[in-house]
Amino acid sequence: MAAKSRQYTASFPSKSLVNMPVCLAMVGLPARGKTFIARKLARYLNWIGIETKVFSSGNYRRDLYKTQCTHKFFDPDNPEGIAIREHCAKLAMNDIAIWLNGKGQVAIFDSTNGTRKRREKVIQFCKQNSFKLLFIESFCDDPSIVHSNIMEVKVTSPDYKNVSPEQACEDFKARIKLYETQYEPLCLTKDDQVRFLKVVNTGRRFVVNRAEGYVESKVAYYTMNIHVVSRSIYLTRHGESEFNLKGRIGGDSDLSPHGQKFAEVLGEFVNKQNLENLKVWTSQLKRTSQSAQHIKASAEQWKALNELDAGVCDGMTYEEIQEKYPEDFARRDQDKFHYRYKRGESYEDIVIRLEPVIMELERQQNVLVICHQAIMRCLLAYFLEVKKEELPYLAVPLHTVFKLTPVAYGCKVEKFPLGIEAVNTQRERPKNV
Ligand SMILES: O=c1[nH]cnc2c1c(-c1ccc(Br)cc1)cn2-c1ccccc1
Ligand SMILES: O=P(O)(O)OC[C@H]1O[C@](O)(CO)[C@@H](O)[C@@H]1O
Repeated sequence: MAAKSRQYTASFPSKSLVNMPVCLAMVGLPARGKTFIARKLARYLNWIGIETKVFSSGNYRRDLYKTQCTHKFFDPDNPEGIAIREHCAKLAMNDIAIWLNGKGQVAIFDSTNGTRKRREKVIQFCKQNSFKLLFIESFCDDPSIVHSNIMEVKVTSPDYKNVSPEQACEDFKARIKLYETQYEPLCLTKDDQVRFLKVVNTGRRFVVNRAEGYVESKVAYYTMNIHVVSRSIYLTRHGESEFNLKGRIGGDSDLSPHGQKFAEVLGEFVNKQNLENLKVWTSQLKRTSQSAQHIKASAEQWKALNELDAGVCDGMTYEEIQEKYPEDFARRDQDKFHYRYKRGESYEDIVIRLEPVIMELERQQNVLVICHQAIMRCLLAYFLEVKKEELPYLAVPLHTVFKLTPVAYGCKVEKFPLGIEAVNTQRERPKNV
């Protein structure tokens, strides 16, 4: 099916830069983090505005072949297993074609793609559809990492319902052994014509071969920054400010008395966590650095963490904005993510200026970010895969610390209201919009 010509609106830089649909095809033995990378990449690309979807061959198999599979299903001498897996790959590629010929810009094919024969089929499929293709291999020969993967995400898979974790782990290791007999890793000599990114042992080493283009460079850069070291990211807004008390947006006001009390309690809360080499990040606005003053760690200021710039409305109350700019005010609630204040910013603008912060958060370990309402919503949306329609209405109350801990393919969220009174700055989406 030839790719139909794609007209992009120039509304967002990445759309015009993703000049052709891109297929990212994972490569790797089972329990090498292919799904981890695929889903994390999709979350990142969607967050920066590149429409991305993951197509997992394991899910197609489980949908098609209802029976629970032991390792025997994956025996290369099992013709039924081979046929079903080939059929699932075809179904996945059909759906990838529908996605990329529709609104999709990137498709991630999450499958072992472990032999040159299979990868050649993916190459031909992309050639026929004029999709750019980049293979992403996760190569891992560290048994402890493979074992923790199996125990963390495989033993609870639908394949092992009502099976003990020990039995599931043993069966999964037998499945891996069967794949190993056929597995042909990507290598620079035999695959020098193939576009691929090879990650070795969760990023200790990278090989990049013939990768080119906007999406591919983003993908390579992102995978070079992520890690699996366990840590937590703490997100909180500044303490209540004098402007919050008056219902005024923006500005650079001091903390209110309640806000100062919050800063003290935040200091106690953070110091008692005894987090090793905790990094504390604030914006350049007074209310965030004042909120950090009782924490026993040096705070680093990021301009990128400054609150959304309300432009001509800075310092106004919502009532005053509705009075002075009624049409703008109404328009904001019709599309709050894309709405940009006159001489100010939109949430979409905030996401782009927060990309370097997200990239640095991926690189770091324990970090506390003291920021603002719109900023915190954008950061939370990245970690929790919140859609852009909901993002600007996320509830992020003052004086509440959100603790995010990466687990398996997602993020555990714990909320800690620190018990200090504060005004409510949340404006709900009007019913009639
Ligand atoms: O290379 C692996 N081998 C086995 N497992 C792995 C990985 C990676 C991984 C791979 C590449 C990069 Br860049 C970052 C992490 C993540 N994981 C993982 C571990 C536990 C749960 C879910 C996923
Ligand atoms: O997008 P919303 O809901 O107006 O929230 C962003 C506003 O929240 C505040 O941080 C506090 O009201 C303002 O400075 C900012 O304009």
